[in-house]
Amino acid sequence: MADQELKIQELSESNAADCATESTKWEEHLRKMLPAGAPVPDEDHLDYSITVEYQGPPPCLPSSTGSSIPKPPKFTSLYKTQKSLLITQKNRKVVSRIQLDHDSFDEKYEKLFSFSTPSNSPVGSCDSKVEDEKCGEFSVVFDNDEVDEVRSRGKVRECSRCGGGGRMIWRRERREGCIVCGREYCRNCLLKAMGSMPEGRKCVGCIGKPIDEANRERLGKCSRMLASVCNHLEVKQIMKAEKECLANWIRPEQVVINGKPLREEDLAELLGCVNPPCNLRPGRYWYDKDSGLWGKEGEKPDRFISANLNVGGKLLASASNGNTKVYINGREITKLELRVLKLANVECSRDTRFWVYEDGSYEEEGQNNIKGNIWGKASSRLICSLFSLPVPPGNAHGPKKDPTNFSARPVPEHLEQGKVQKLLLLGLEGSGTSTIFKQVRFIYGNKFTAQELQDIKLMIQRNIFRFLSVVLEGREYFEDEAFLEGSAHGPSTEMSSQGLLDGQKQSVYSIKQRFRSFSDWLLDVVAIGDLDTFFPAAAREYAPIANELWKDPAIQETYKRREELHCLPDVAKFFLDRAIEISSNEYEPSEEDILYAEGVTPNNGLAIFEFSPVDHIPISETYSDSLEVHPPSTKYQLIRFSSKGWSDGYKWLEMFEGFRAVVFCVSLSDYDQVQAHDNGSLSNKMLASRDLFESLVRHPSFEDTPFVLLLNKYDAFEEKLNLVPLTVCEWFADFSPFRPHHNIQSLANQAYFYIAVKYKVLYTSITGKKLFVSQTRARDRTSVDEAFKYIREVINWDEEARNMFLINDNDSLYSPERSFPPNIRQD
Ligand SMILES: Nc1nc2c(ncn2[C@@H]2O[C@H](COP(=O)(O)OP(=O)(O)OP(=O)(O)O)[C@@H](O)[C@H]2O)c(=O)[nH]1
Ligand SMILES: [Ca+2]
Repeated sequence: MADQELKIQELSESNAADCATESTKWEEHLRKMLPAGAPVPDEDHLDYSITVEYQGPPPCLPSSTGSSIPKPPKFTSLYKTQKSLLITQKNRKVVSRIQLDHDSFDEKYEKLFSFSTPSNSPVGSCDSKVEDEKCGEFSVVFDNDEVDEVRSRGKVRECSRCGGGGRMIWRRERREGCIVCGREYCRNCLLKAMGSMPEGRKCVGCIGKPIDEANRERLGKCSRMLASVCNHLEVKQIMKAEKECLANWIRPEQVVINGKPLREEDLAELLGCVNPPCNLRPGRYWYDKDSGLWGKEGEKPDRFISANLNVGGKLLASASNGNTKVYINGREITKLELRVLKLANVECSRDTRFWVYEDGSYEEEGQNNIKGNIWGKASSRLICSLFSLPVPPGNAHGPKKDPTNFSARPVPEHLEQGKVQKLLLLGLEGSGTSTIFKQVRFIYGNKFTAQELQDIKLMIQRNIFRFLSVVLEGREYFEDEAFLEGSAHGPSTEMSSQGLLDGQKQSVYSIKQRFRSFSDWLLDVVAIGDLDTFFPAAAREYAPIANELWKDPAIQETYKRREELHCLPDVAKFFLDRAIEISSNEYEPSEEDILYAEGVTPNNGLAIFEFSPVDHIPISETYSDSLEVHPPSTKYQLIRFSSKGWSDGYKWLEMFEGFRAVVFCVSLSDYDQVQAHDNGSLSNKMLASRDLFESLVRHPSFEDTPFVLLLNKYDAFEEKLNLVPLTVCEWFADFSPFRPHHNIQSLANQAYFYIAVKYKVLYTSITGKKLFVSQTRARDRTSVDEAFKYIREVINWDEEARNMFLINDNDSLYSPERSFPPNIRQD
């Protein structure tokens, strides 16, 4: 893995103007360098690395600190980790680090170096010094208003007790900080400075004092440093104390509800209720007592909490900053809520004022007539959860807890665990997302409802006609071909001498007149894109003729040449062979039929399935002994969009929030497939998949969402590689397998890894992060089961990494000691 190298001439240090132009040059160089050579992920400990060979300090650095800085040694490398930019020497010793606030790192980094070419990128300047060889850190300052913020972070972190500073930043000891005053201690001093930590990580002198709010996220989250000085039980106890002790609790006046700060007893009522706002942070909130809806001031509803709590002021119409002229309990609702109400078929014209009760029943104000229950329908619950709107918890009338019972205060864990992890399943048409979706339903023990079975049955019956139409079209073509041949070679054996009808010739591909008109009609219907309007509605009516037609020798003759019928999916055989059985009224699709049926229900584009892995009884013996370690109630929601929805761009993506992972599905066997576009042009499907993948990765909605790539149809891929070299796809032109003819399995394996790496490099070049890859054979249950275990592992890991990230050194994320899920999963 060769790093990208770039020579940049020595840069002048003279004045600010010079500096600015030089830095633009430097930016340009970087920019040029990036797209061409995707930065290579450094597996050891870094997410991302760029090597820039140049002499002198980074161009933006010297000017603001004046010319007094000694000229630093030759810098050779820049490493981007999640939150700092490391400048290293040839020997990889870290010489300098640009320390940044991790939350905004990417944005700032991009601003600084213009990776994504923002129009007016502010150029960084430097506010601290670059010392000698073992130099410390310096901050990069962007705009004046950010100066203070950045300055306050990114200081050299020395131990507040022994004063030991990190000289070799790369190797430097981690520090643990006090959650009150922020003083940091090294490993040797930590216990001396903090004692037994009865209130968590506080210096002895800070015990009893309220925490610095900036540290609230850290509460109860252990760092590696702490874990290395205390044993497991101690850590547990300290973390529990830190989370639960009174001194660390939020103070009542820090919480403002409907404009009114809370009093001690209000806070007790709020936190002691059956369904409190979990993870309550200081801030301003609105609360609708009647329905229990709760949100941040000026924002859409965030959750339901217990209703009828006597806390805070009066709910204002403007509480959530809505502008829809539709009101719920006096609050003007937001656009998103209005959309959900409409989707749930609640009539709401302008100036409608609803009264919504705790149980979800609603009426129009002043009418005294309950119109229904907003949350009653499963569909509206689903819609809400898709739009990240809250739905009321199942039992709103549980026993009321004693409000003074403070032990109930720490965030109810069941709520935390009950959080739904949303997985978005996407892929190019034909990649297998439907099959995977259905397989997941089977794996996680989901029964299809009678309605769904009915829908699937109809879908299969409709598909019969679609497949039939493909065969009929082929038949016409073969028939014409036979006639042409016939006229060229004179009467042939294929021509039947007695079958002449109205002077027409016949071939083995010719069908009866009666079938002919049906065939013409069906092909017309398909041609104008009306199949869905006629079928399945007309399926029963046309089933008899379809049956007969299928048995017809001409059709059977055509079907023998199915390899030439490109639009005929391989499942067509599976269904067409049983056309008679399937077209019957009594037909009930088997599990296999459901799996093989193209499409899912509902077929309007969006399908959602919720599952909790613990319900899942392992299907193969191999896993029965390794019991799942996930918290029992982790819920997942698999959301699949039909590729047909792509045509209107990705507008709809913006409506969704909070996906935990994007699962992108690619059909490995697409490498030699072409697809036709509306304008008649053809393109390779693998390339089309890649382009779709790329546009999703670049989509702002998924900026922080990990991607898992499922390389599907491994079975078909293995077979195909025997016949068609991978290199027919231009993206894979440089694939050169090692001893390719020795063993077909190893060839497929090599090709799989090769493709996985192609995608990984692409992904990393865009995001600087790692792509997780797994292979599947969607028709095979075990393979999908494995893949979803892997996906859950990736999510758990990502979650863990985020937690670590919040509290600790950036290094910890990339430390080689961490156990990553393997990057490319294999069976
Ligand atoms: N051989 C093989 N075929 C597969 C595999 N996965 C899916 N298929 C088939 O590929 C075809 C397309 O799969 P679908 O599940 O319909 O995928 P999709 O096109 O993404 O989903 P829709 O947009 O709903 O059609 C179907 O005929 C599947 O049975 C696989 O792993 N191996
Ligand atoms: Ca399909």
